[in-house]
Amino acid sequence: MSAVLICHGVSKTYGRRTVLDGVSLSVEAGRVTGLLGLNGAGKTTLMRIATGLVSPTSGSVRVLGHGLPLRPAVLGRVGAALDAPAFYRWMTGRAMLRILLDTAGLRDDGRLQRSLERVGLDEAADRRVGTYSQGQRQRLALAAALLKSPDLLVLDEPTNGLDPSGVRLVRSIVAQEAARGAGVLISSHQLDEIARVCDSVVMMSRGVVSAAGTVEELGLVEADGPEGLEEWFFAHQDVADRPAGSEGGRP
Ligand SMILES: Nc1ncnc2c1ncn2[C@@H]1O[C@H](COP(=O)(O)OP(=O)(O)OP(=O)(O)O)[C@@H](O)[C@H]1O
Repeated sequence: MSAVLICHGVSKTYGRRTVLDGVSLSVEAGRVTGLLGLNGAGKTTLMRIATGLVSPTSGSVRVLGHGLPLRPAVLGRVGAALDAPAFYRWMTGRAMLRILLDTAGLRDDGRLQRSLERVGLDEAADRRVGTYSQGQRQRLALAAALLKSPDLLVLDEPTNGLDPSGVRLVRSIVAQEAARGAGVLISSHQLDEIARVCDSVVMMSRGVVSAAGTVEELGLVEADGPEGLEEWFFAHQDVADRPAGSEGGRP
């Protein structure tokens, strides 16, 4: 197995505030790694660092074997849909993707239409993005991330705002991308989705990794139903983040 992303001892401070403190993780080609944690745990910050959008304060990051800052050739192999994707509201979805394709220096060999179809946006593609629902914007962000057939795919809460068919779609796209050989890093608050789609999980708590391993090693496969998953989640959180009365222990 080869790692498409390796973070080692990554820290990030904003002013006096440490939001990541020595985070290490790796994402292997052909595997799906889930990033879990409460609001503010540092998941998005780590994903921004892993995609070259934000510099770490310290630590090392290797993306597809390359260090930061990521050169355009490396960025061309990274697909990302991070939180609150920004699109020009007056442009159509199709025009928006065309610009992203041109900027990445890629030829449209049919991949634009394929990406639209994969996310179920082909009918809405020629409407202005400003008329899209939240779920349609989320689907457009996913199409943009898939456009480059990336070797590293980073998805920050991709099921936010999606209806059940969209949630199912994301699950199957993630599985298809991993089967194609891409390494996928995905964050979500939907524990059942993570349990179903991920090979391994990194749990973050207040900027540090509180647990990491395969879904089998972490006992996620045995956690059953919403209550079982919730219990599992809090058992792997930092002690201070556990709700009162929780008896879960650190693995
Ligand atoms: N540009 C910034 N300046 C200052 N603080 C920031 C900045 N970006 C993020 N933070 C802080 O870093 C911490 C981690 O935020 P981050 O968005 O990475 O968390 P998260 O785990 O993705 O949360 P959520 O589940 O709510 O999306 C938060 O306390 C946030 O306020």
